[in-house]
Amino acid sequence: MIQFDTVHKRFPNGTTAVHDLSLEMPEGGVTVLVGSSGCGKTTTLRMINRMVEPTSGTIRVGGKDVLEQDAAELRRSIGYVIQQSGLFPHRTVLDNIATVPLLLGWGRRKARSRAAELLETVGLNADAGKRYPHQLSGGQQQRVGVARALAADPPVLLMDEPFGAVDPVVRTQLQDELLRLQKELSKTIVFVTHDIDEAVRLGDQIAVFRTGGHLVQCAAPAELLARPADDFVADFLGAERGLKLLSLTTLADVPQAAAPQDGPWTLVLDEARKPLAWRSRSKDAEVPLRPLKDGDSLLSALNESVASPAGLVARVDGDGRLTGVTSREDIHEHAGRAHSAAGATTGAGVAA
Ligand SMILES: Nc1ncnc2c1ncn2[C@@H]1O[C@H](COP(=O)(O)OP(=O)(O)OP(=O)(O)O)[C@@H](O)[C@H]1O
Repeated sequence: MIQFDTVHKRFPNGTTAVHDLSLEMPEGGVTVLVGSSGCGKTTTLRMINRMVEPTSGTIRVGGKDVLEQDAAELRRSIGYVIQQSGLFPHRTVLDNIATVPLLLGWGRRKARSRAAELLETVGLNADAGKRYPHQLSGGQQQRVGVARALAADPPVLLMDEPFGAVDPVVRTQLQDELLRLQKELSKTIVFVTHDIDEAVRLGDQIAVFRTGGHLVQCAAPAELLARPADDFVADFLGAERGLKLLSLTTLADVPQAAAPQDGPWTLVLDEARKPLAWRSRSKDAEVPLRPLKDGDSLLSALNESVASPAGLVARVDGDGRLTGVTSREDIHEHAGRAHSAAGATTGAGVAA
């Protein structure tokens, strides 16, 4: 959907922000750009909608060279979300969301009804539409920013640190929301972040840049974590990259056994067979637990198994009812396998 072909950007002051970048961003996928401060991520993003013009090279969106399109028209056809939401302070939330449809000449009624629909899509109630941006929390403002970018249903969404200014809990909620929306909408998303965990969570592919605007590696998260191209990428991913890889693998394939009926620790269940705690044989200790579903990650399972006095994790179905238990050893073994599998993946992951 978006192709960079040897794109170079040198600002008039002599700074090279992007160095001969060749990169493909597939249709319906999320490409995350990461790297240290000043490595050219924002410049790369802004060249897609011509807020910055490349010095040389070609950028195509949907097969068309962006430089051959009218800049204003191009910008209206691409959603753009930035940190601090960038909302107009003197317009209501609903009017903010309706901005692009109005520019496209939709007519006030249709634009506002589309805006109201989008408020709901991003998880806000109708009342929020009547307020002004400063009357919303930071997280709510970011949701409005996303709604505004989606208003004209553009195929491409550019997101520059959209969740950078909110606390970690709200950030996780906004990420969940984006993943849910993306399942429905399948936009081609280019997402800039400093946060490698966010990149691993959201990206179908992650492009790692280093200073001077050099792309070092572009690969799917699992491949990047298992096989960083060089020390720079490895350092950037951090010492826990092995554990991060486990956050990408689910518990579904790890076997379960029947819960122990006797032994030093047994499970306490409620009347609906939902596990509540581990109880010691002498019944003088109960340790709370977090039951896990098949869709939970191996990282959560490893975490829970370390905390479990029985060395077992309780597994439940979609309704939270006990289905069995899994041992710490089985989780370890599958964690090892997840590593070898990701490490063995071959593919054109390395650039430059
Ligand atoms: N208009 C400009 N004129 C001159 N230099 C610029 C301009 N915009 C950006 N730069 C420089 O280009 C380089 C890349 O900037 P860019 O904003 O793309 O980096 P970034 O990776 O997004 O950084 P950050 O993570 O800090 O936002 C930096 O050295 C920056 O100072």
